[in-house]
Amino acid sequence: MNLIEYADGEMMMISLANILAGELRQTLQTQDFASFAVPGGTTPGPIFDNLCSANLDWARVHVLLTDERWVPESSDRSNTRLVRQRLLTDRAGEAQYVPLRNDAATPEDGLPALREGLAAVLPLSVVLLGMGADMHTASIFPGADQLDLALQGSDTLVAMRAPGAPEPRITLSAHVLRKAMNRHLVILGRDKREAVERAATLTPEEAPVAAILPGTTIHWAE
Ligand SMILES: O=C(O)[C@H](O)[C@@H](O)[C@H](O)[C@H](O)COP(=O)(O)O
Repeated sequence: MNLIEYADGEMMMISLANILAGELRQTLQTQDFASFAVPGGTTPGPIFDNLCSANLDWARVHVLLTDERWVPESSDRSNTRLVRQRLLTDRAGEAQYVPLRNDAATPEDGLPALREGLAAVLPLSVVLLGMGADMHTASIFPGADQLDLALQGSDTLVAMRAPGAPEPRITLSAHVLRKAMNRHLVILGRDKREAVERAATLTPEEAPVAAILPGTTIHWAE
């Protein structure tokens, strides 16, 4: 396992923001555009706060989520809301946002149009992922209705309903995540460290994060 251990959470958030900005800059040296996928949830906010002022050509960066909860942007469960408030501000306000949610009533209905927008920015240049203590990553949850499709299918986006997720979700598939040029997983706390170590010994069906661990740099602080 490729794991970087940091002295504390604050150091990790600053260092990781620098690493991500460096990878985006490097991508922009050889490509017209870079695509950058980020998680929602409670962990990444401070990374976004550090990253949004990074000196890079944000106008050539496509920002998207690794997964979205099917709730309106006015909900405090909305990952889009988090990204708009904490990442797409300051210099990063120039970036182009690729939504994983639209006005369709369900993620299943919304999928076809969203897949088209996503196709234009693949393969992903840089991906940052989060992980839950139940070893889900993005919204690829253990026990989810479309787990096989998300882990083994060639679809890029999958609609998901899972016992561990309070609302329907939409998620990038393992297929898309594995094709990313640079991939990072950020986790905070003892529980998640133990969970990721355990995941490395399990199958992706038991521990979905296991599907993307090879080639991923894990960033951890207590
Ligand atoms: O929308 C989401 O919930 C996420 O993208 C999800 O995969 C998240 O990264 C993990 O659940 C960790 O969440 P926390 O950072 O809140 O622990």
